Amino acid sequence: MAEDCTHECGSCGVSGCGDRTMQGPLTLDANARSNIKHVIGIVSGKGGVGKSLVTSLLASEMQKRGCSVGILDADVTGPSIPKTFGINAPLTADADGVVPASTASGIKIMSTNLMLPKEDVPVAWRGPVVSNAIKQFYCETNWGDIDYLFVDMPPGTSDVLLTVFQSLPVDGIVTVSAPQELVAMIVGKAVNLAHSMNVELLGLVENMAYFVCDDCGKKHHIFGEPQGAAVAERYGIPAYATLPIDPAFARLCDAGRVEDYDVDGALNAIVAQLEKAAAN
Ligand SMILES: Nc1ncnc2c1ncn2[C@@H]1O[C@H](COP(=O)(O)OP(=O)(O)OP(=O)(O)O)[C@@H](O)[C@H]1O
Repeated sequence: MAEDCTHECGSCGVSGCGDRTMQGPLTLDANARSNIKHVIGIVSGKGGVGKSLVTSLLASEMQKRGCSVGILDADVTGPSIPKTFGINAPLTADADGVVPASTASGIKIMSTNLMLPKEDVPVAWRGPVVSNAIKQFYCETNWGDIDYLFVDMPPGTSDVLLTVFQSLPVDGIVTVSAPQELVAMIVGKAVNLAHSMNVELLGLVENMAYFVCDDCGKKHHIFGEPQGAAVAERYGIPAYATLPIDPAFARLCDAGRVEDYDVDGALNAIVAQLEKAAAN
């Protein structure tokens, strides 16, 4: 321990200190067979705003553009990714590691739900167990060659989110919001957390921004005027996209066919940032 120790272990450079209480950032290595080029976190400050939907849509969009894509479902206690892609076969493993599930279009998926005897078995695990599960999903899965690994984060700014930022080599994050001021304020918390962890902000998706009436074709702002553009500007987020309230989302997610949804260019601004991050 240094003589002038302030007990700020997170920022202290003294190595081998026996009194260290907090581990500094220590990025984990992926499975020896994995070649993961970019890790992208999808975060929301609040639950139920459509984070998993946006993860699924972005993954599908990049896959359709010819990239090889994986999804690590880090929402360990509330996993929904396998269901939206219609996957329920249990995981297998071989000498090279855990074999991720594969969707109809070839997106590789790793999720707690693929390890449960039945999908309605609750996952009531404490934080450290959840954190370790996420680390194992990353390290022990044989992901193969992956251009983009999307990490569907748990909602909020919990210790699990910190674990992901500290242990996985996250290149950037996309935040998801719904159009209420409260949610926008909570986006700020997620964004500031990312800043403090030196993770790049790639974009903001404002989900459920409007509803297009089948009869009159007019856009209605059911949850109030969209605020994402202003929020993106306030927090220096370089890309902003909106998604409508569309019953087709729920229908396709329930049928396990989220890949069939055509976002019709709605996520282009975010995709451009992903491609830019890959080019750097
Ligand atoms: N734009 C939308 N239009 C219609 N339904 C939507 C839309 N976005 C999300 N949903 C539906 O709302 C539900 C919650 O979405 P989702 O699971 O993506 O949210 P989440 O933010 O990941 O939730 P959690 O915080 O619990 O992980 C799902 O049934 C989804 O199909």
